[in-house]
Amino acid sequence: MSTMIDPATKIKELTVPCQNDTGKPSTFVLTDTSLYVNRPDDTTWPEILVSLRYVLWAETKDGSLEVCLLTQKKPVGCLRLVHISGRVPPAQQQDADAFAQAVLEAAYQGVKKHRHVLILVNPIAGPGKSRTHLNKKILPILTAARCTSDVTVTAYYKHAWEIARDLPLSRYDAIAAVSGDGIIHELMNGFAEHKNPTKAFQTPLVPIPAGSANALSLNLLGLEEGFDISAATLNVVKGRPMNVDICSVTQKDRRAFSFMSQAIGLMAELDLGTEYLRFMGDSRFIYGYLRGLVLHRACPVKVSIKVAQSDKDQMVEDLRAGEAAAARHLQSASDAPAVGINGNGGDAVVNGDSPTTQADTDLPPLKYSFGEQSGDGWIVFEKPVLYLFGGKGPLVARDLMQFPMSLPDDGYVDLVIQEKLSRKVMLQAMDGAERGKTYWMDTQHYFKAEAYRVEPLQNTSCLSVDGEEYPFEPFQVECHKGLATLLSPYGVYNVKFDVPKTT
Ligand SMILES: Nc1ncnc2c1ncn2[C@@H]1O[C@H](COP(=O)(O)OP(=O)(O)OP(=O)(O)O)[C@@H](O)[C@H]1O
Repeated sequence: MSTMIDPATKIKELTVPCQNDTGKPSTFVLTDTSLYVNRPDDTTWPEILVSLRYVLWAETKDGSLEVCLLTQKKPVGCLRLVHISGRVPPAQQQDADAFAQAVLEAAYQGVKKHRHVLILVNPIAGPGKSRTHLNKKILPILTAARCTSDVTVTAYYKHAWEIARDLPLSRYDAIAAVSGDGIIHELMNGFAEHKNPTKAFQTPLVPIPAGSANALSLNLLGLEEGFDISAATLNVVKGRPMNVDICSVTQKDRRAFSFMSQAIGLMAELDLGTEYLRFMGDSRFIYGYLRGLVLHRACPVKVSIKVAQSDKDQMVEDLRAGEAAAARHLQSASDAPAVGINGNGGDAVVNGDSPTTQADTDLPPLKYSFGEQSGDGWIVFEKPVLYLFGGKGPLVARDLMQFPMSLPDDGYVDLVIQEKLSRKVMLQAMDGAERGKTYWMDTQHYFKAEAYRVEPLQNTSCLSVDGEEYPFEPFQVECHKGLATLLSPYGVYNVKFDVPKTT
């Protein structure tokens, strides 16, 4: 056996002779966490060792053993789909059947097989490669994993919104969006208008990163895999439902939902002001930041905040505790059999368009009606700011970990208020921003908030909600604990904050 495997972890092994008599035999080893394949005669993939998470399928059919998996050619690089198949001699048929069965069960521990997925493809997202990704990577992986899908190419602005609003709830195990974060924003807001909004929000959403920032994908999969179409498709196949908070954003009598961010000042301008540079991918945000540095504008606002926590050291402690709790939860979920809430072997299917109850039809009521906020637990911040940024999920782009303390369902929106800085400090702040280094800056005020209200004092900026433009006028944000559902491989954001405090 290969030195790559610890013999103590071995569960099953299968060695089958090569089809031509001169070749060497192939060896397959299942361990408690991985699959090892050794096929010395294969010139492209002679030796593969992958975690069971990357195994898409294993079966014997018509006298052949077939294994499909994702792996990398180099330690750092995109995942690639590999089909392995070979004939099994009749005398070994039973062993091969048992081996394939054991691999399949281990690979889908606690996860339902054969998911049925709705794929929405935004043809104009980011650099415009969504259709290519669909045909070259996404559909082949779903087919290899024996998943089925319906595909809709979005044809106009808010098409995804309408699809979510009218979605038959029993039809799909998940909705995958081959897009940027804009389509996820539309889906969430469509769910809010569904006749069963609370149930609609239980439909798991999965981003497949074809936009510019792809922040949600980065947060779910991490910096290494967050831009990898294959890794995101694997999340469609095997991710586990993870509840996430979303926020109501109210302006006068309009109520919208935000799953990711609300920004005014520099951070809104660098996003909305560079839409015409979509072809640049996420480099447009760096350009936008540098342009903001040259303009050097403040954004005068009054901010009222219902603060849950503002002590930075305490927030780091709470983050660690939250991550540990999520890891324990994930472990118990993978030990459990894949029985869904219907008891039908579906891990994610919601209960369909069954008769609704009062709780299903109602969105969570707003605790704070639109207007001046003061009193118990509310504080006021009234200084010119460079930007204000509220949100869920640590990374807002590959180069900026704006909310390092964010947890998926702690019930709080993280709110950052950045005081105006000199141009020199603005430039210095870029160093380490992707690791969340700005968190420790004294001029960066960080709150865990139940709610907040912003009143612009001059009409000089813009408001971005999940990267979409909203009217630049007073708005209120209120967080709803665990209302929406995403698929996640880890049960927590896969982004680590490891910047020590500097005194
Ligand atoms: N066929 C279409 N024609 C015009 N607009 C569309 C079409 N399909 C979707 N859209 C709109 O495209 C907008 C941008 O979507 P998306 O977020 O997927 O891409 P992006 O903005 O390039 O990525 P990111 O949000 O990561 O920056 C959405 O507002 C959506 O309504």
